[in-house]
Amino acid sequence: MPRLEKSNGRGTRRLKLDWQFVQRFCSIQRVLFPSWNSQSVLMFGTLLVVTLTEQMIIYQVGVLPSHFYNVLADKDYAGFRSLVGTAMTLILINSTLKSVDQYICNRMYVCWRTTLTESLHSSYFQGRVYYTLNVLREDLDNPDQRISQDAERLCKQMSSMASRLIVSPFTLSYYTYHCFYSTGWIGPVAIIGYFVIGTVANKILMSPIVSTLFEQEKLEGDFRFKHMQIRVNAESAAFYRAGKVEHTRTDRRLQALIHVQQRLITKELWLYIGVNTFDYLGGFLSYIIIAIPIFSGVYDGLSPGELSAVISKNAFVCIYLINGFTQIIDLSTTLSDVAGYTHRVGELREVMDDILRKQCDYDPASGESYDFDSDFNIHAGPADTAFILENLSYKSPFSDQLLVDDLSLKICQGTHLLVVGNTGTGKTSLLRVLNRLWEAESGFVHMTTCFGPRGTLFLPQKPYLTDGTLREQVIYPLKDIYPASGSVDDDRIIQFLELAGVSSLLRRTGGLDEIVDWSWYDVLSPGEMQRLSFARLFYLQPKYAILDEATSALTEDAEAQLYRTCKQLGMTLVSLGHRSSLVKYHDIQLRLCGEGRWELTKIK
Ligand SMILES: Nc1ncnc2c1ncn2[C@@H]1O[C@H](COP(=O)(O)OP(=O)(O)OP(=O)(O)O)[C@@H](O)[C@H]1O
Repeated sequence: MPRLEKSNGRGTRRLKLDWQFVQRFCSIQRVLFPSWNSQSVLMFGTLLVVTLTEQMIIYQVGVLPSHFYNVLADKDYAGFRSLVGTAMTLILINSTLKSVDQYICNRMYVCWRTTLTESLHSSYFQGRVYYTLNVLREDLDNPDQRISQDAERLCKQMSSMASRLIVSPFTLSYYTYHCFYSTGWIGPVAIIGYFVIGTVANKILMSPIVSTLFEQEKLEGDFRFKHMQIRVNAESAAFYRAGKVEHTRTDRRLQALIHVQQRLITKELWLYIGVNTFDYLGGFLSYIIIAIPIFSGVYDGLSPGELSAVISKNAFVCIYLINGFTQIIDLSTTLSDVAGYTHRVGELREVMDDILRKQCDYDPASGESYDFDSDFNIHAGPADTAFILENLSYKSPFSDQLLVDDLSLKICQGTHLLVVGNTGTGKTSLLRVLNRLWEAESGFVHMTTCFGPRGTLFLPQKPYLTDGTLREQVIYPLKDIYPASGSVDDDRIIQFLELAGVSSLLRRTGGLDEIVDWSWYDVLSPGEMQRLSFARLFYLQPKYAILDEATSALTEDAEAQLYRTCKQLGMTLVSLGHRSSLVKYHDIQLRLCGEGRWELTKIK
């Protein structure tokens, strides 16, 4: 079964629209806009041009009523006809530009999502970050949800804000100038003052929303995780007839999520009240501003027709300027979402960077990292040795009790080692330390071969089956897929499937490269999974094979045949297991006795 890691119920910190948000936001922007000639920058530039042109057309459309007042007051029929023609053309251009603006925003969203998710993936799959993050780090909930959902929502919300934000400095300056020209200093000062009050009020209302949204996304992740757990373990749960208990537990997670969602909605109510009040007050404010020059006698010399045209034009300028500011205030709800998602994605990036820094699993100079078939961090040593353990002590994470104390051992070619011991004495943990998944408490592990066909291959206790064709199962974790047919590799794969006793899979899948629409975990028995893992081992033919209870679901006869084949293929074996039948395939035995004690004996 694929390992389903625990979802942690950690408390939510107070996350706000603060300096930390600004830092995280800027660091994400550096990912989205990596260089001046990147796709995002080009799209952003195009969006700016489109929205500016749109604004120019909107201005022309906005002053049309004032022209209409003029021609209607003068009963100018020819002027009226030409004005109708101009209006139709402007409206057509405007709607086309609006659609193009939306189109670019959508394209930008897809581009940002790709860039951000790929950047998160490259950290997540760097070295063993995905393991540490999911198994050993307690301080970060649901990394899967942050990568697949939160990053997507962040990009969606940012793209929905983009076109309004990008153009606002231009429209606001332009209409402020016009407003000043029409109404004197009183207009712009009143509108800017009104905007400052609106922003401060909304900032106060937004802060509690950010931390609640963060919490809601965490609970969304927990809820989805529960469903995933049932999906992956449906058969085991069904054997227990565990429908009722799973129902209660899943409902409990839903209730926790709904509770926070309701809190979020209540907090948003206050923000909506604030936003709507400022919207309506804005509409009202424009008439006050227009009234000032009228009542102070600035337009006393104008005829009623001219005065209507002036009022119409001034009203448009003031309303548009106020509208520009209220649109920014309207973005408060989107901005609070952006802040919540920024904190979730930003925190994930920081934790991954921290893991990478501490583990030093990557050499930026050579590009080498902790990976399959990589020579990264391999110590020089005798050619016939895979591991040298010197005074090694280790314990499990979150525990003070040593599992093994002061162990010195060499794993050499041709000397097959069996590791035995009671449950929980640290057999698999020894492999975790050898594989560098866990740090040693003290002492050293020198690895003198790499992971992969040229060195060591681990078969974990729970067989790992990837998604994909039968060929991809066998060659895993090699990346390259050989040509679909006529490959010389086919015969080798078929031969190894036969040797592992799973040639029947060829018939079931219909061929090595047939795409299967089932989950391998659902259709293979545990024994078949173990046999398929051996087919993989035979195919990769490493010098050293480390087998963690790799034959526990098989008969002793099958075990004998698989061990014989491994030895015929020249592999040195390190086995972990409880079965006494394993002893005869090994030369030395390491017994872990618990509380740090161990014994190393020769097998006669
Ligand atoms: N990710 C983890 N976090 C904390 N403790 C862990 C973790 N993985 C294992 N442990 C603990 O470390 C101890 C040793 O585990 P290990 O898997 O090495 O046992 P084992 O000897 O292989 O047992 P078995 O024979 O059942 O496979 C156990 O007490 C286990 O609960």
